Amino acid sequence: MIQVQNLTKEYNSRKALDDVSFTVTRGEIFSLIGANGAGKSTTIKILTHQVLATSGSASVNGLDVSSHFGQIKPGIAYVPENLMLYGYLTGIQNLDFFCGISGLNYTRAELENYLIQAGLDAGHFDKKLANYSKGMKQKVGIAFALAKKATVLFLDEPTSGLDPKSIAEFSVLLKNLKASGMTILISSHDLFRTINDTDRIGIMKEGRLLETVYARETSFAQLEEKYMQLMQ
Ligand SMILES: Nc1ncnc2c1ncn2[C@@H]1O[C@H](COP(=O)(O)OP(=O)(O)OP(=O)(O)O)[C@@H](O)[C@H]1O
Repeated sequence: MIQVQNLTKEYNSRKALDDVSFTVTRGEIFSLIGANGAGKSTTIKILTHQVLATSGSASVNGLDVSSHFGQIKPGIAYVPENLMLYGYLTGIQNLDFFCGISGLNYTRAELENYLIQAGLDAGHFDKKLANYSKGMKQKVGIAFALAKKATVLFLDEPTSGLDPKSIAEFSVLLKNLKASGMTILISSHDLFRTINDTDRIGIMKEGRLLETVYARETSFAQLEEKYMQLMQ
């Protein structure tokens, strides 16, 4: 589903990514963790064709990102940390707008259904985005991923700045997305949520992927200890 092979990204001859390789299998949730500047967002930006790699390859759904992004794009969704939505439009209008520019026309009932699946309370559908919390905006982004019928979802720091209730709701949402068969790549600083919500975890430092662990084989304490050791 997602394959990254010897990926390197240089900015002014400084390596933001250094020979990173990993695979995320179909239906798997894979999280990248690591200190600020480790290269997590750069990896996601290369996979979503916002940034070009210096060398190496990245593919999604079996297609090379640099040469076939047009074919990849309809099947993927990217939800950044701060989702750019229109504050003067309501939640449902934003979803309708973004579906429209992707060539998707849904009835109000269908749009509502996607928002409900993403966990947004019906009472907020017709409120302006300017009044939404970060977690509510994220739900609109995920509703768009569902409306696109995306098979691969990229989430950049989805739990940062969310309150505990929103984080708990996000965990339930992730489980539902996984149950629907979605493949998900997450960038995160939240070790606790990462160990509980994801299948596999890649620990990055200074552009390199140092280690990959299966969440089911690791406790939170073991992950934290390993993380601390690797970050020294
Ligand atoms: N447009 C850019 N120009 C120059 N350097 C950049 C650019 N974007 C990222 N970098 C550098 O690349 C490195 C990796 O950054 P990246 O944002 O991928 O890290 P990250 O692990 O996502 O960090 P954070 O947890 O802070 O989001 C950092 O040293 C960063 O300063």
